[in-house]
Amino acid sequence: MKQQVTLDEVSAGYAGRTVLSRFSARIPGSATTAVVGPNGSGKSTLLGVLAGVIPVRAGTVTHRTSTRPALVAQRSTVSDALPVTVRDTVTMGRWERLGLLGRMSSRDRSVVEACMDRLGIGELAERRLGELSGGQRQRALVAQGLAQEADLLLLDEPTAGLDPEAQRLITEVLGEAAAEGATVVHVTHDLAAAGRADHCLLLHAGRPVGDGPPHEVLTGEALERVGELPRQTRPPAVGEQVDAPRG
Ligand SMILES: Nc1ncnc2c1ncn2[C@@H]1O[C@H](COP(=O)(O)OP(=O)(O)OP(=O)(O)O)[C@@H](O)[C@H]1O
Repeated sequence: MKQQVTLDEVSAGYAGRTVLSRFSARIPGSATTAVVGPNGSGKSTLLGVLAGVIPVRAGTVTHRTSTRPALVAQRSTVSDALPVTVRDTVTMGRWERLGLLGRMSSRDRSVVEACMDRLGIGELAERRLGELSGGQRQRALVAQGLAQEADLLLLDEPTAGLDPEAQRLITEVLGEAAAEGATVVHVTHDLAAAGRADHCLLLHAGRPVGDGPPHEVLTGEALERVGELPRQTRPPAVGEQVDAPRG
C-alpha cells in the first residue's frame, strides 16, 4: 500500500507536557486506519498532529496530500449552543474550497446534500444542531468532514455512543470514502470496528506498539499488555472478530 502520511521520530504535546515521543509510523493511502489504545495514550494528540493543529516539536510529518486534512472532532467538543442548522454545519465543510467571493456553486450545494443524505440526515437539514440527539449531531459532523472532500479524513471516536445501526452506517461510509481514494484515520475504542479497518495503529503511553493489519496488531497478548483487555481474557484466534471491552 502506498504511504500517505509518514511520521518520523515525532515529538509533540502540550505546554510543559510531551505526549508523543519519538513517534514513527506510516499511514497507508486510500485505506482506513484505526487508532487504538488506552485512555491518555495519545490518540487524539496524534490526530491533532496529523491535522496540523498540534505543532511538532521534533521529527517530521510528511504528507502526500494536496488538500488540507479534514478533522472531525469528538461530539462532546462541539457546543450545543451554536445557532446553526444541520445544513449550515455540513456547508461549513465547503468553506475551505469556496472562492474569494465565498459563493457556493451548484456543485458545492449538491455535495452538501449528498453528504447529508449519505449520513441519513437529509430530513434534519433545517433543524438546529443543539436540538438534535447526540447520534444525529455526530452524523452531521461526519457529513461535514466528508463534505470537505479532503485527501486525509481524520475522525476522533466517530461511532462512540451510537446505536449499532448508526455505527454500521458510519463505518460503511468511511470504507466507501477510502475506496474512493481518501485516507481515513479514525480513533476508536471499539475493537470490533478496529478489526474491520485496513490498517491499525496500537498506542501505549505515546508510542506505537503495533502498526500493521488489524489481525496482526490486535492480538490478545498485545491488548492485554497495553491494558485494553482485562487479564484472563482469552486471546482471539488470528482473524477472529474481537468484542469491544467497554468502561
Ligand atoms: N489540551 C491539553 N493540555 C494538556 N494536556 C493534555 C491536553 N489534551 C490532552 N492532554 C494530555 O495528553 C495525554 C494524551 O491525551 P490524548 O487526548 O491524546 O489521549 P487519548 O489516547 O486520545 O485519550 P482518550 O482515549 O481518553 O480520549 C493525556 O495525558 C492528557 O491528559
